[in-house]
Amino acid sequence: MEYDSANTLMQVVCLLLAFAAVSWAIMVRPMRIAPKASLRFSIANACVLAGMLLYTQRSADVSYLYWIGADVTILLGVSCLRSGAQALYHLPSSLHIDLSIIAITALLMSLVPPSAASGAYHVCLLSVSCAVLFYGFARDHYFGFKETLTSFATYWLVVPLVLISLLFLSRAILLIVDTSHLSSIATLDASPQRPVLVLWVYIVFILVVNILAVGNSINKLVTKILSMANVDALTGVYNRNYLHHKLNKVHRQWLQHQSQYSVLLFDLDHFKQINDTYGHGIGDEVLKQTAQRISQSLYSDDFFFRFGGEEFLVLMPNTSVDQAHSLAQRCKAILNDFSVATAQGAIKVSASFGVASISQGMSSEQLLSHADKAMYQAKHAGRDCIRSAA
Ligand SMILES: Nc1nc2c(ncn2[C@@H]2O[C@H](COP(=O)(O)OP(=O)(O)OP(=O)(O)O)[C@@H](O)[C@H]2O)c(=O)[nH]1
Repeated sequence: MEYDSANTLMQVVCLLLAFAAVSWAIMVRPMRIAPKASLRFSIANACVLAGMLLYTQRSADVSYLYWIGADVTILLGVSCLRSGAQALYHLPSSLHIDLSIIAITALLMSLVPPSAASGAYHVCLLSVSCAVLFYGFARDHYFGFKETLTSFATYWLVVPLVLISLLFLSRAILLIVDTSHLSSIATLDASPQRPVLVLWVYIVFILVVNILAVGNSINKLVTKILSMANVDALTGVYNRNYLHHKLNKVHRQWLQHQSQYSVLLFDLDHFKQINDTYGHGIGDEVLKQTAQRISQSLYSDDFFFRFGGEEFLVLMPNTSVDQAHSLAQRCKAILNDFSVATAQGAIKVSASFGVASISQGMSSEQLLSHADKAMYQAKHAGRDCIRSAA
């Protein structure tokens, strides 16, 4: 009975792994969802599947393939999982470290002829390596999640991976302390004692790891779509769509806490002439480099947007009229010292600046309109100057 249910569970484990490997392959193509990471997750599941199938062939005889071959294949699968997470979150690769861990494990395993008799030694080494690799996998997720999720969500999503790592470590310690546990806890040979509990734990591991990886890929995709919706494709700064979202938020803070905020609107002078003289491509380059230059010099609390064609806006939370005016002077000085390096030589740019600060009874739309009027006053005053809204 025990033997039958263990066999059925083993088939479930293999089916789950095969299903996961195929599903990730579909994510690579035709779906093209995080293709680099998905390919690695697919290979990871396929490797663990191959390792499991080798496991099932174990017997009392010495077999390097069914013991060390199986273990190394599974470890390669886990290192592919890590590599997938690193590709997903653009983290530095740890492949050479992981491969070194696997090579050392294989070397240590090969010191003792692998068979059921020396099973505790081999399973212990496998468990320690899995614990180290899963710890690394958890660490990768911690750094990946930290960028996009709250600390609460980050910790709770990383905890299951740390638990998997601790379970492998506990298994290794248990085997060192008492090798008699081997037959009941650690083996996956084809004997009637193949433990049902271990297979259930493997099923949970496979589900947890794959569900987490699917969640990560979708989260990454959503983050990418959101950032594309909020960022201007040419200059790489926030677009007008995001301005309205951010402006509403800052305005709510003003209403609740009376924390004054300001805006600085500027429009490049005689930009049409640049386009007419050098062509639209160079005009684009001027917009791009100017936006990048200003963006670099802003405080981290400020938000920078492309407001329209050659118009840009800085939203400054917790900023008074005077502080906003000094920022405008700084931006003007930066532009005056700056020239855009293009294929047709250096091009000088200047801009006309309009500053406005929020006051009692004013809506955010009125604030933008005040800044716009101030900017047009600067244009009429001869350009390359700053005007503040009354
Ligand atoms: N290359 C390029 N040009 C753009 C882009 N968006 C708007 N423009 C151009 O920017 C120019 C703006 O011209 P105007 O509104 O007449 O203003 P201006 O020449 O800068 O003159 P003033 O603002 O009065 O100093 C137009 O020629 C637009 O075609 C863009 O994304 N790329």
